[in-house]
Amino acid sequence: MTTSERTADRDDRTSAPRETPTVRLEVLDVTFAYESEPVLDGVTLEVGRGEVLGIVGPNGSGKSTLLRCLDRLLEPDSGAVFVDGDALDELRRTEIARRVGYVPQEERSAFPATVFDTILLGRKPHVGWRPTEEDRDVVAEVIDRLGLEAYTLRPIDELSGGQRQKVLIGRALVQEAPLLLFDEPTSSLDVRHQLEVLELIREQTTADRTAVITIHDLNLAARYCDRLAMLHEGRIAAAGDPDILTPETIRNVYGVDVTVTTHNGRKIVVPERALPTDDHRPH
Ligand SMILES: Nc1ncnc2c1ncn2[C@@H]1O[C@H](COP(=O)(O)OP(=O)(O)OP(=O)(O)O)[C@@H](O)[C@H]1O
Repeated sequence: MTTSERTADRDDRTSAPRETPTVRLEVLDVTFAYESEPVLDGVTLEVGRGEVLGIVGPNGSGKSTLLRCLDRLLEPDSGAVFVDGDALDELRRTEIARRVGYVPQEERSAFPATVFDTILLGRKPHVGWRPTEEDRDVVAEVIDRLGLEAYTLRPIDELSGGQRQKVLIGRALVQEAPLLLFDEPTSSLDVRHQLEVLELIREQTTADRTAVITIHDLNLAARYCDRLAMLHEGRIAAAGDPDILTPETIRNVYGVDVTVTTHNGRKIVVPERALPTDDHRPH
């Protein structure tokens, strides 16, 4: 089906009684440029309820930019993003905040709040003029789950990079949005905390929650994501289950020779050598 046929099909569907969609997130032919620099070029993908989608791809391929388009922090130049069948550009900011939680890689504030208050901010879409006991309990539970109890009342600028990253993850979790977007959630974490955070993301991705993460480690991506989308120069080079991680695809996209094996039913990608730039002719 072409894009225009799909859009027409969607228009037909909007007039019919709404069923609970199994597709949580649909990205349709999204294009984006920073001023004159084109970054995303016709990105189309779908993520179901209860799925974790991993967006992989080389530095600068557009992963973070795509994620920001999914939370409407950036407005695509063309194309559309639908969450549970509703176009994001037709939703108010408060409604988007109820549906989509976004975890940036890093965030600096001129007036750093404590860990508790920063995470409590994630309850904003649910809170009236003042947080309730229940809001505070939800926050305390997430702090516990992230192992941050000892830092509850510390200003976040006194934490390590990895601890701050966990706080931002906590803030998105208490938001209880059905779609969670994580921009490199493991980038500042040691191997133990990488596994803990990815386990937590998996655990939080229940039948009624969907997660999209950007991630560089292909082995962790294969292990924790149901599906992968590989970006290359702003286009989807491959998408599907972790079987898309083939030596050929990785060579074309990253310019690296790898061996791909399986261990306990899991894909293992072993980098062998970076190809000289002249040998690497991306498609
Ligand atoms: N605010 C910005 N203004 C102008 N150009 C930007 C901006 N942010 C990113 N870019 C450019 O857009 C391109 C894609 O960047 P993006 O951060 O989306 O890539 P990425 O795949 O997430 O990279 P990385 O893996 O290094 O985090 C890059 O060429 C980058 O220089």
